[in-house]
Amino acid sequence: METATSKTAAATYDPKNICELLRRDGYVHLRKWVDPADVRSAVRAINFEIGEGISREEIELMRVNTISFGTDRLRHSQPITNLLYKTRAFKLVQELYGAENIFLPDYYVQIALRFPQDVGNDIISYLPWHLDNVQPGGVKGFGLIVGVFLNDTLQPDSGNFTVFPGGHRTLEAHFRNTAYSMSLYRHKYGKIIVPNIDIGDQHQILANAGDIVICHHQMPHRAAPNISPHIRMAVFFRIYHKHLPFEHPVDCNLRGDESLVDADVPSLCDCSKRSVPTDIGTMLINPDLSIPWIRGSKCSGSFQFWESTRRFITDSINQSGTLLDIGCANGFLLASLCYWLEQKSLSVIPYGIECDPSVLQCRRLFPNQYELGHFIQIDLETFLSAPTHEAPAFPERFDFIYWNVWVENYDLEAEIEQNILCKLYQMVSSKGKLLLGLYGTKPQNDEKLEKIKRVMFRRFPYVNNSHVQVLSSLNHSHNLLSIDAINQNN
Ligand SMILES: O=C(O)CCC(=O)C(=O)O
Ligand SMILES: [Fe+2]
Repeated sequence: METATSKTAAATYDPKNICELLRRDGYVHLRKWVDPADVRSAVRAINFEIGEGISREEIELMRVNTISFGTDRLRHSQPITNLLYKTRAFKLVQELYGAENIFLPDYYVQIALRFPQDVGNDIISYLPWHLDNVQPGGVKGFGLIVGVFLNDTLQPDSGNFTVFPGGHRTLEAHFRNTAYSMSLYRHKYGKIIVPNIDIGDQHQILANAGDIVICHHQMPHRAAPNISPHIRMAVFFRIYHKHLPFEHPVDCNLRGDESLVDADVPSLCDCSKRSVPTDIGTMLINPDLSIPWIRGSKCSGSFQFWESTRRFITDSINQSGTLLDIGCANGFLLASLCYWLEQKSLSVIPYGIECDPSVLQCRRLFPNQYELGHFIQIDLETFLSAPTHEAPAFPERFDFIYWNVWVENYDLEAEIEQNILCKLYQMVSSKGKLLLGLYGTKPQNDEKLEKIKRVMFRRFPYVNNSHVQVLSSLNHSHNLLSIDAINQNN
């Protein structure tokens, strides 16, 4: 039966308001949203299973690693799952995500028991805050935590679920800085490394049994110590989004413009409409959406800068075919090129290699090709030492190979670096092109251009000036050296 309070709450907390609160505070406290009879059933089911036996190790794991209590049977039993499905929380989440987008893996239910400290031990020692689902390589793609509280925790330090209001925004600002965008991680089986920054004051949720708290996943949180007489009982449901496979190191965000915002940096929930998978066209006309991707592509400029320094690459591509990007990062350059080329009625099949884990994000932009093995995390030297072994899904040759020849890394003085250049050239199919991006200062670019030409002319005597073209970006700050493959393989 609904109480007057819950009716008021229902009226106030429509999805739009919830979104606003999630955006502003990072969490929303929904009072008495669970039917008391359902709370009682859940508590009874949990207490029954406690009575069946609980080992010291299990208690220790719950204390230290916050693992779930209970068997799979209990976690997926009706008394527990009713706490989500029978409440308005589930309808709300469906409205926020779009019902068709919800994905609930087996482990989406966590029964979280926080046991009291021993009598006489009133030491208050707070755990560090954390974010959930930080895995090797990044944050896994889930969007919301729905916490259902089964007993009153009306005093602080009763094992209360604890949030840091607005802390999700502080973290967002921090992770948006490219220098820190990869700074949140967990070592394999190890500790979560979180940034050492001030995320504001804690707020211990003072909950009645039957209250629900919905949290943006980027909300820093923890459990408070428990010096109350009771076991703090809660059930947390983690709601995933279908379009963000859970092994993917990005977050899930819902934006008013109907696009999922990506991010190698988690950002905010800004949802008033339902989300859809990332669409490159939408992103390319919306600087807000593209900036995190541009940052993830190792470019610190604006959206306009990105376009004025990258789009000119398409001037050198005059036919449809395969395109390999060396150092493809999150795939945004490839996606931009594909999109711009499509406007010239050319279609490109993208491939990429990248030495850091940002390559995992290519999955967002190219889900099908990613599954087919077109994107590989590997360094250039290892790749070239055995391409067919390292990248079995790659063709032997590509119509276009694009390589941003970093000024700092490749000065092409050493034989080994010259060999890399030559091997790449030999991987270009006849009538194709090797495209070398030069993104240094003008003198640096000019010097590099000459060096590349010297190496190429010496190693491939049939290559001469007529096969080499130099293009400049719109703002003249960047160059592209395009070298024709001139049937070298015939
Ligand atoms: O039990 C709580 O209040 C918080 C638990 C938690 O943060 C977790 O298990 O990830
Ligand atoms: Fe947590």
